[in-house]
Amino acid sequence: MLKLHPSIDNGFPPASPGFAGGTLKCKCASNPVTVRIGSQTAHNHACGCTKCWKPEGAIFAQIAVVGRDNVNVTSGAEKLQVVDPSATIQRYACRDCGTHMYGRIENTKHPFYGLDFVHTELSDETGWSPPEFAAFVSSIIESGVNPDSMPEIRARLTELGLQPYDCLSPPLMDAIATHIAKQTGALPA
Ligand SMILES: N[C@@H](CCC(=O)N[C@@H](CS)C(=O)NCC(=O)O)C(=O)O
Ligand SMILES: [Zn+2]
Ligand SMILES: [Zn+2]
Repeated sequence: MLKLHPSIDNGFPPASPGFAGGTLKCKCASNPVTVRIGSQTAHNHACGCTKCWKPEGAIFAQIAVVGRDNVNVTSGAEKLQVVDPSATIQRYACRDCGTHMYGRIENTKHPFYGLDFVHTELSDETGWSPPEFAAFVSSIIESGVNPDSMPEIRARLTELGLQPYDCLSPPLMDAIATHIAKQTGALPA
């Protein structure tokens, strides 16, 4: 059976009503980094890009957003380092196990400023918002996936209810374009 991501391959439960967050933990057996997320997440999705952290053996990441005020490092902060300081999303990874604990946008003009990116499978709690679509699907080739496998992979994503896109989903792409048009003056602010 084709393996995409351990939290996706067997299907996924719906979000629990009233779910209000949980604690993400890195893969270190001792002194793990922990990050408390103080609310439900939104826009959870599979991401095939090379920059998003993937669990061992996965060809996709699973990633959601949450307001930055609801993200607090609760232990191991000294082990966190930014993977690529030049990237739009500053991904904070554990220097010992490599797990990305959260990604943050510091550019206040960015359409997604105020939202952090998190991998909710790093939490033991259940009830998180499930993935809704698959983004940057063609990008998995950049990680070494055989291009000939793409029809099968897109078919499997569709079967799981995750519409495959090669960028973000149309509503998110529209939100980005609207934000930019308001900044440039092409649309009224
Ligand atoms: N094809 C590229 C796509 C990278 C990309 O644009 N990733 C998206 C989805 S996470 C993004 O918003 N990146 C911003 C960033 O990494 O800072 C790759 O796979 O590396
Ligand atoms: Zn770690
Ligand atoms: Zn990504």
